[in-house]
Amino acid sequence: MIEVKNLVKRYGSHLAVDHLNFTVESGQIYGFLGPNGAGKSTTMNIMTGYLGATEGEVLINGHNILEEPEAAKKSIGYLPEIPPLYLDMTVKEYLDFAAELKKVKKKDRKSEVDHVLKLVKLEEVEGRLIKNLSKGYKQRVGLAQAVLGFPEVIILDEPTVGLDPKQIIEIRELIKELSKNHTIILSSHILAEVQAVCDYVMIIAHGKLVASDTPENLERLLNGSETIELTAKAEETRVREILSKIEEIETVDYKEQQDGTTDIFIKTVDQKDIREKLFHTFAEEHCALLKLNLSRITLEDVFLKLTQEETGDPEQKKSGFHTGKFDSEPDTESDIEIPEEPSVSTNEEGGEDDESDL
Ligand SMILES: Nc1ncnc2c1ncn2[C@@H]1O[C@H](COP(=O)(O)OP(=O)(O)OP(=O)(O)O)[C@@H](O)[C@H]1O
Repeated sequence: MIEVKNLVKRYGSHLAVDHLNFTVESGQIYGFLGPNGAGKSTTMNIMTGYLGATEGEVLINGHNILEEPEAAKKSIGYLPEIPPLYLDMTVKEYLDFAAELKKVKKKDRKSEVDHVLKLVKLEEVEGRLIKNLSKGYKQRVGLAQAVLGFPEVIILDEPTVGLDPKQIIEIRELIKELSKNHTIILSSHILAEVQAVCDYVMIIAHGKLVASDTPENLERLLNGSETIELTAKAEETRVREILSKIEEIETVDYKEQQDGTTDIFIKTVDQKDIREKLFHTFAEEHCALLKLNLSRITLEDVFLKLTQEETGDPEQKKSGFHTGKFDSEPDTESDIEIPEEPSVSTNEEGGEDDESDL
């Protein structure tokens, strides 16, 4: 359905997209995940024909987005990071106008706009000026514009950025609803968002695709992803003696603590769960275990590992990562929020204006 082939984008000497290749098949929600400055918006802007590529091509249902833009764009609806809204229009006026620009047939326009207003739950504000709407509702208007014409694919650049937790949940629900009839590609720098919404994740860092798979498979990506973590009330030499009795251990790391305890990290042959055996062995040796648990690598770990490697871009170094709770995310344990930088124009110097191309 969408083929991205060997895509390269240079801004002067800066390589923003570095030989990207991927294919999008119909009927799934794809998540484009990466830190600020990774190249997500640039890639999306190229895929939707907003921006030209330095090298490579994008085919939408076999149509090259630059050579046959009209045929290619028929299959895509796009919500850019900053929705191209006309603030002095009412919601309905704007959607009528967007339908016209998208060449929806005159006789179908009214019914289509009404349908989209209902789908995106905007009916009660259809007569309001866009400038008087909350950010969440403005985002819905942007989404409605992307859905107009009922394209096969809807591309959403950071659709929940800047929304409050309730609005985030509503937009996510809307995206899931839309995915029943459309293929969705969304970008996000928030891992939990991608995990909550997407069937397939593409992790992008420094303009390169560093991994792509289902969220579950990505978690299994790194070999030996399960570790048994123990804390024993004994010094390292004593712990080594005890563990020498257990054959299933493949590797073990020790961290002796000042209070006389030792933290132990065990990987076993074939990921065997030997917690029970460890418990009995330490008990027989009269050595108390203060902790014993199985630790699985999370998608968060995979994301951090993949995106922090090979950092060459000062902008990405500057933006940094931090894990922990994202303020506006109410219900997730493993969010990664990378602070936003001042917004960067994704247009080339002298390139098209956002609003000229709904
Ligand atoms: N018009 C431009 N001129 C020069 N450099 C640009 C331009 N647009 C983007 N860049 C640079 O290209 C890189 C990729 O930017 P891009 O906006 O695609 O990243 P992103 O992953 O979408 O990040 P964000 O989430 O911050 O939008 C960044 O280093 C950015 O500063």
